[in-house]
Amino acid sequence: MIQINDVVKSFDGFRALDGLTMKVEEGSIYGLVGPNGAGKSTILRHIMGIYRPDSGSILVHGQPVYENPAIKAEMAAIPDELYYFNSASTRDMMKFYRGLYPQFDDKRYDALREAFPEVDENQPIRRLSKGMQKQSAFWLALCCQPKVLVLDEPVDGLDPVMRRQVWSLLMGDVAQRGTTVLVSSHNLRELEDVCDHVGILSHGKVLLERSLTDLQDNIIKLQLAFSEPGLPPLPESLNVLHTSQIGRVYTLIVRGDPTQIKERMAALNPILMEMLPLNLEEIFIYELGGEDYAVRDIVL
Ligand SMILES: Nc1ncnc2c1ncn2[C@@H]1O[C@H](COP(=O)(O)OP(=O)(O)OP(=O)(O)O)[C@@H](O)[C@H]1O
Repeated sequence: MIQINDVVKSFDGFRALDGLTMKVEEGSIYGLVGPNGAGKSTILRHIMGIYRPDSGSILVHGQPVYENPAIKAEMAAIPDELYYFNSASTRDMMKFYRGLYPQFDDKRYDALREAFPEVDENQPIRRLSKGMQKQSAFWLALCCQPKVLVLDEPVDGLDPVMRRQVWSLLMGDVAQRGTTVLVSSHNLRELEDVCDHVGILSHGKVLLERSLTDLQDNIIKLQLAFSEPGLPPLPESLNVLHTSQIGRVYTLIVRGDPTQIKERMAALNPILMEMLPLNLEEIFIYELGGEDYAVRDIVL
């Protein structure tokens, strides 16, 4: 588990992290989403033990991560700027990581060659294309068999086929080994299908942290039409987040238990009542609705 409490980090007087608190449960895939400059890479670098916070704590499996080699040996990362020795090939880096990670799996390295057929393991990594470099990084990280995997914008630069491939390998690890995955992205859509928890980061703070099941079970979109024009008075107990109208048809986003909401709306005798699925993007827009920060930046 990763537990981050009230972390503050300033660079030259600028607060990049401003009291950031979040919790990543063991064996979950946690998506950290936020606009450019929100602080995603900065918090991930703290979690990897590269930065020391000005204040607050960062605990991985209950222990502070900074200058803690035992905890770091259980963690692997794919940072936004990939790390490899100047002229090292994927194979050279494999030997390096094998020395660093006691649980490094040689058999897996051989098996994953098939998953990344385009990567020439003997080529210096710096001569590979950006996408190939990412593939090489995934190949190596998966062989380290970490308990915690930290990924900063991991699929940036990968083509759609390779994105699917990489997510499927990651989800396999989560299912089989209980790996905890923390992944950042500025694109909510990218994470929608893979994460079970999502945190929204803005201006160095986590604004909202939810499990996807909680989110999806607690908010619904209904399309309604009534025999009389207009919308009848709605029960006050309904927590309506948004209403829109096209002709006689109203679309309502309502927070609460879906079954109860439908029962209450049905009591108003609509001539049409249909429940529509909400995607993650919509849920976050309505959850964050009252706030005026760059919600669009977060979800577009
Ligand atoms: N080493 C540093 N020195 C000075 N300022 C920094 C440093 N690292 C980050 N910052 C500042 O902290 C803020 C957060 O940066 P960070 O890279 O964490 O954002 P991000 O959410 O990862 O953004 P992006 O999506 O653009 O990668 C930015 O305003 C950035 O300029």
